Order: sequence, then C-alpha cells, then structure tokens
Amino acid sequence: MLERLKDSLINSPVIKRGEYNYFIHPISDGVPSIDPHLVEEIAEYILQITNIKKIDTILTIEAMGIPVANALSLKTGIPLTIVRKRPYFLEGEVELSQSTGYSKGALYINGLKKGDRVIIVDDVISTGGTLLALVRALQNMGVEVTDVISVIGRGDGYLKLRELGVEPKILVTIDVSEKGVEIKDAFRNQ
Ligand SMILES: O=P(O)(O)OC[C@H]1O[C@H](OP(=O)(O)OP(=O)(O)O)[C@H](O)[C@@H]1O
Ligand SMILES: Nc1nc2[nH]cnc2c(=O)[nH]1
Repeated sequence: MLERLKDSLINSPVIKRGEYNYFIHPISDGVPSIDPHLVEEIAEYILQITNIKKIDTILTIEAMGIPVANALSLKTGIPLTIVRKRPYFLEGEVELSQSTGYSKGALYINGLKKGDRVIIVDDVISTGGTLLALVRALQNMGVEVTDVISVIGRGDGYLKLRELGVEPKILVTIDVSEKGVEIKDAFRNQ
C-alpha cells in the first residue's frame, strides 16, 4: 500500500529553513516533478478511507494541496475549493493567520457558506498550525468539516486538532532530520 509514496519519500533531500529541517518532495513541493502515477495512488487511497457522500466541496490550501485535491475532484466530480494566500475582497471572504515551522502569513477563504460540508485535503501536516487555524475558522463559519486528510505527517502537531474534535487522517508519517527522511508509519487514524 502506498509503495510509490513511501519509496519516493525515503530519498527526499532535506534543507534548512532557519532551524527547521525541511524535506523536499514532489507532492509537497512539485520538485523536481510530480509523477501522475504517484498522485493516482494517493487519490485512490484517500477514496478508500474517506466518505465523500454529501460533500459539497473538496477544500485544499494553496499551493501544494492542489495536485492531490484536484485529482480527487476529477475522480469524484466534486468541486474543488482553494484557500488562497491572497485576498479577493469579496463579500463573505474570511481571513485567518497561518503559522508553520518556517513561515507565517494570511490565508483567505472564499466560496463557502454556513451549512456546507467539506473534506480538507492537504499535502503535509507538521506543527498543525495551518490546519488548526483553518478548521477553527471553518467551524466559526458554520461549515461542517467531515474529514481532514494529510498525505504526509511529521511530528505530533496533528494532535492540536483534537481540541477542535478533529482526528486527521495521515497517509504516511515520517521523521525528518539533517540526515534525511525516515518512514515511521503508514496510514494511522483513530
Ligand atoms: O502543519 P504546518 O506546520 O502548518 O505545515 C503544513 C503546511 O505547510 C505547507 O504549506 P506552505 O505554507 O509551506 O505552502 P505551500 O503549499 O505553498 O508550500 C503545507 O502545504 C501545509 O499547508
Ligand atoms: N515540503 C515541505 N512542506 C512542509 N510543510 C511543513 N513542513 C514541510 C516540510 O518539511 N517540507
């Protein structure tokens, strides 16, 4: 299961972003290039572990959640909504603050309303700062988040989402050090 994903992660380069050991991988960076078979493997797997019935939209975050979320959208016919890093100043736009282990910035939600049902799909969860802020904002808007899925997980930041009653589904968990990437665990949830 998820052999392409696991094999490709093992050889990922690691660079420093400040103190943060940042791994570089096609799914999380688009670098050097994204193998469509890898995206297909991931999308197929996600469809096995999530219930997409009665979902209004697949929600992802600019930029690197988009390839996998778009593959899911194409496979299911469910629309794709992208949380952007720039404002559009449209009525109902919701701004939130994003914080990762190496960056801080604003995110902007458009196109969602109270009562909508969404799944969130992102490429990586690390400190959990991004998904925590996003799920909190969605709950405040009255949007129902039925599942949170991250292709890759590192560290225990995912635990922060428990305070919002959310248990993210992480396909592969890794350890990242200056020496490289180590696979800890394939799909773990509940
Ligand atoms: O759990 P966290 O510590 O919050 O890290 C996870 C976030 O980091 C990456 O986004 P980034 O802001 O680097 O944007 P990108 O997708 O454009 O690379 C990734 O896509 C997640 O959204
Ligand atoms: N590519 C990449 N994205 C991330 N998002 C959070 N941490 C990381 C990381 O180490 N690498």
